[in-house]
Amino acid sequence: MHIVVGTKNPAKIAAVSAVFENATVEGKQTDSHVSAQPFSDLETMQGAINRAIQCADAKSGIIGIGLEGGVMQLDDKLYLCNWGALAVSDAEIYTAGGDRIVLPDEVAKQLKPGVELGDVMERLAHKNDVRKKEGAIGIFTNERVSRKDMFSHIVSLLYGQLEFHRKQKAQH
Ligand SMILES: O=P(O)(O)OP(=O)(O)OP(=O)(O)OC[C@H]1O[C@@H](n2cnc3c(O)ncnc32)[C@H](O)[C@@H]1O
Ligand SMILES: [Mg+2]
Repeated sequence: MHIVVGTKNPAKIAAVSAVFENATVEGKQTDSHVSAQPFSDLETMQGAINRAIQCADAKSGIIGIGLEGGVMQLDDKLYLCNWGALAVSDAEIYTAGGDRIVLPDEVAKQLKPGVELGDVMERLAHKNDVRKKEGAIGIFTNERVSRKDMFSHIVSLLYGQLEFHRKQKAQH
């Protein structure tokens, strides 16, 4: 199996390698075609789909995966949200949503168009490259759940759906 992940972010690539253990996994720069900091479930999911399709498009037989982080409003709070998409072609796409946790008000109020959560997190945690390591989710969960763990779960949800679909097809 040949998997292409639409990113150069090592946390996302490691999340895919952890699930597709015996596959070739490579990271490729893609354009999410949504804002750098998506602000809804829909926009975050669309970013993941756009990345996955660009990866699958490259060559037939390739499985494309897109993983996208964003934030979404629920009631009067802002939550982290995460989405993934797996594309076999632009006609066969699986999607899955991941963990959500509430963002502290002091972080939420700094997020406006043009400001990325990753940058706010670096200032707050006095650390570099938070987005490539534990992520915001790692910091706010005392590192019980890292960004890689969280995206791995999404990748399992995606792969499982593909397997289910292939089994169904083989039976008919
Ligand atoms: O190179 P790419 O693949 O774009 O990697 P990225 O780290 O920018 O990842 P996203 O575009 O998917 O993330 C959107 C924003 O959310 C930030 N972010 C950081 N940690 C996050 C987390 O745990 N969950 C969701 N978003 C997070 C991230 O830094 C970006 O500002
Ligand atoms: Mg990004």
